[in-house]
Amino acid sequence: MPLPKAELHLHIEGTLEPELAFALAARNGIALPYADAEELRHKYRFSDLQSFLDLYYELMAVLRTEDDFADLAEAYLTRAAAQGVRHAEVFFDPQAHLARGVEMATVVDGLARALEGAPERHGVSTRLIMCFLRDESAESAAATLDAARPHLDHITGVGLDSAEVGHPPSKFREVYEKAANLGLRRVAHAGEEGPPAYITEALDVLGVERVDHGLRSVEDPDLVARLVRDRVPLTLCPLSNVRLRTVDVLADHPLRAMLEAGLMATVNSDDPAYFGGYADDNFHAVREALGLTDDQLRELARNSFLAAFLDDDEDLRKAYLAEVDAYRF
Ligand code: HPA
Ligand SMILES: [Zn+2]
Repeated sequence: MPLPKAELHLHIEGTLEPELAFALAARNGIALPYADAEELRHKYRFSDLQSFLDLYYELMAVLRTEDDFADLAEAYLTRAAAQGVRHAEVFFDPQAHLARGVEMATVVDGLARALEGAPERHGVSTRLIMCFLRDESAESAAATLDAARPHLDHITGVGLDSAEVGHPPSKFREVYEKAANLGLRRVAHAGEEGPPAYITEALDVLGVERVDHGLRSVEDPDLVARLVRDRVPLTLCPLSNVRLRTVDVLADHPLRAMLEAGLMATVNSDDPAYFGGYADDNFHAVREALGLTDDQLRELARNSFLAAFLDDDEDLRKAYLAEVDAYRF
């Protein structure tokens, strides 16, 4: 049995496995420019974040109907449950769908249908987090938040993703302020490819409660001291970092040093269909490559539940933490 964990950094569109992409393409009468799933899988060699995003956005074309989004989420939940995920906070990218003529209701209702059945069907509790594309305008983000307003009963928070460098968090000050006033929780990708200053901005300007990635925080000792002091959770994604070339090899990943420095690190899968592994695959990979101890793995799992947006169900958080404490490696 895998270690129980929460997954806090997971793009649902990044769980689109090649086989499902082909099945949905066929169902929707869409031609993909690849012979088959095998040929498509061979394209999963990336030089940086942008080279991945190009394929990620291209393949989304197969997602058109409410059923498509429900099937995508259901497939993820099946895999996540098998990997010990007991709670999943799922990102989605509405602007990438709205731009293709797919309505917000189609996306949210499809995802919500699968997520709402997840506790019974998979033993997984969930939250949904709507991300703004930082390489789109601040006005587009504001319009997206407006479009989401009828659906906020399904949405716990907002995030910020896509191409990072050149798109600092401060660009989204106003829309984050509006989101906070609507009672939404706030997270943002920062310090994946972008500089440590983007992490500071995400905290100071956007008021985020967690930093997605936060990898490059290690370059700034004062920032590390602040993140340690304030117990700011970082949602690290080790296999993603290797595939997108932000670290050369897993053995060079700073995760172990980050834990030893007292940072509140968590381990997540980001876009598992593209990066070679789901949540527990990431745990196994870092245990092997970095020689993490059982206590460090347990700490990562505890951190994931402590950092989860479970404030409205502290009994559930406690139950998950008790499962982690009782786990035998
Ligand atoms: O890894 C990522 N980084 C930034 N944006 C993203 N959107 C999907 N995956 C990612
Ligand atoms: Zn991400």
